[in-house]
Amino acid sequence: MDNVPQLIQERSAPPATLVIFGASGDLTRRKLLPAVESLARHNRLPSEFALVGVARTPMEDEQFASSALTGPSLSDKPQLQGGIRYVSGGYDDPETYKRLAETLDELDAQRGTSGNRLFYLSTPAEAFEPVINGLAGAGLNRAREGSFSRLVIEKPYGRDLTTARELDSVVHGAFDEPQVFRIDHYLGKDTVQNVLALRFANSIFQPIWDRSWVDHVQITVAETLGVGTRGGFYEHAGAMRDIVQNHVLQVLALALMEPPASFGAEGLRNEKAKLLQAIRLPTNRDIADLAVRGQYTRGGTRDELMAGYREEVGVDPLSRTETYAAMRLNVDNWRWAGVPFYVRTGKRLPARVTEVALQFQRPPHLPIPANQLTDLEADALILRIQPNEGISLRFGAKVPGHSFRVRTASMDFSYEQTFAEESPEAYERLLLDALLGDPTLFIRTDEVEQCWRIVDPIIEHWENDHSPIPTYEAASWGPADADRLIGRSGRAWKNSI
Ligand SMILES: NC(=O)C1=CN([C@@H]2O[C@H](COP(=O)(O)OP(=O)(O)OC[C@H]3O[C@@H](n4cnc5c(N)ncnc54)[C@H](OP(=O)(O)O)[C@@H]3O)[C@@H](O)[C@H]2O)C=CC1
Ligand SMILES: O=C1O[C@H](COP(=O)(O)O)[C@@H](O)[C@H](O)[C@H]1O
Repeated sequence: MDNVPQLIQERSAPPATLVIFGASGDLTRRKLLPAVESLARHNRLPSEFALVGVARTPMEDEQFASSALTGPSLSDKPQLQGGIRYVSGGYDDPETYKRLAETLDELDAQRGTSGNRLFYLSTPAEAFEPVINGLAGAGLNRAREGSFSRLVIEKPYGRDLTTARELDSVVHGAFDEPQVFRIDHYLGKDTVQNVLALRFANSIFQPIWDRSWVDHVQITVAETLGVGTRGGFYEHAGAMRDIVQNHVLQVLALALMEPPASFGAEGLRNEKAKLLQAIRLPTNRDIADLAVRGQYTRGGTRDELMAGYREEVGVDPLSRTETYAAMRLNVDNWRWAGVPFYVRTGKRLPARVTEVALQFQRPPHLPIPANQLTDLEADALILRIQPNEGISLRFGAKVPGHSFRVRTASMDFSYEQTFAEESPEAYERLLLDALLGDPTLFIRTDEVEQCWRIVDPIIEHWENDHSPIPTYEAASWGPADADRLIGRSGRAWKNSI
């Protein structure tokens, strides 16, 4: 199996200790601990495995082990019994790292974790630098001969291109690039990986996947949730930094890139980086026509009235942070020249839906009278990332009867109905990949930079624009400006509920 890329192999993880910084936080409780629990339940953890949580909040080992939002205490799992520790301390206090190093040595001796360490930074970005420096100060950035020391860093990676580069120089001051795993959990979703399967494991789609056939593409990441308890974080991020810079552009890159020669980490990431480089930047003159933002106000139904963004906990009552962003992008390469790509994301929209929709050109000539085609939409291929994971092909079909009426019909593939196998949670997949040292589904530094290059001018334009921020009612499909953005070319958003 030497030449088979790691991405497509069934693998088992080597002995290791997973160390989570920010272990008292939201992501740890909601995603990381449940992912560890599920890996244990599916026997995907090595028998020699240990878990250490680090944060300032005082906690006992057992309290940490039982802090996952779903499921029983992790220490109920036979593979994890006696292998869970919690170290409390400040992120910039050398004592924290001394105690951490002692705990890790102890676990190596007791559980045979072989000196392999995966450090997961699940803190707000302010703590990344002190943690990296703390690890380096205690020598934990360097593994013993034959072992590994790896760093997983949560998103967003920097606030813009400059700070992403600054963070990279902090990271590279302590860790070499092959030790670094920049996470974007969308890449861990089976349905996002299925974009690769659909495009490159079949021959029927490739010939129509270009400017000759595709009229335009829409990528939607719509959430029904508001900012919940994360208002403080979101105020400094906004939709563009939180979702577009990472999830949306990663999905777009996979959907539009050239076929890689293999699914090896470098082959795949080279193609994504090339695609991102080909995205044209808006100029100051056209930026207002190409990018739209919005903020949700109070809305919903009488039964479920939802607060406006400015009323959420941790949010400035005069906040100008966008909770919705939409853009029209162009990709300047041979395959996509002239095809518009419309992307959008928002919180408090009417449906939770993430999808990529390729809309095809209308036939050059229709030998059917227009009055028989009133219910015929353009052909489309819709990749549903979540929920109702699957793919739909939308096309025109003759309505049974004596006339020749043609209306839109669709062929649907559903993951749930087709496969008996269970999809792993994205974080489960990515934790395992990082333990295995497979960087394929993690973001390389040049991709991060390209993504900031694309969104920075728009964020800067918005920050310098002091006119009132456009609004949309909670549970509506975003600000009116977004309809104008796409409507200018005679097209319309595909709003699925
Ligand atoms: N939550 C989510 O759904 C997602 C989160 N992320 C990213 O994951 C990381 C963690 O997110 P999340 O768990 O929501 O974050 P939290 O705000 O819950 O913070 C995690 C922990 O970090 C510590 N902490 C909080 N603020 C600071 C600070 N200013 N300086 C140092 N430590 C601090 C706290 O622990 P203590 O006080 O005990 O030290 C806290 O429990 C972030 O980088 C976020 O952007 C990415 C995708 C989704
Ligand atoms: O990274 C983030 O993603 C979630 C959405 O993730 P999903 O897997 O539920 O689609 C988003 O709610 C959050 O604001 C953002 O930080």
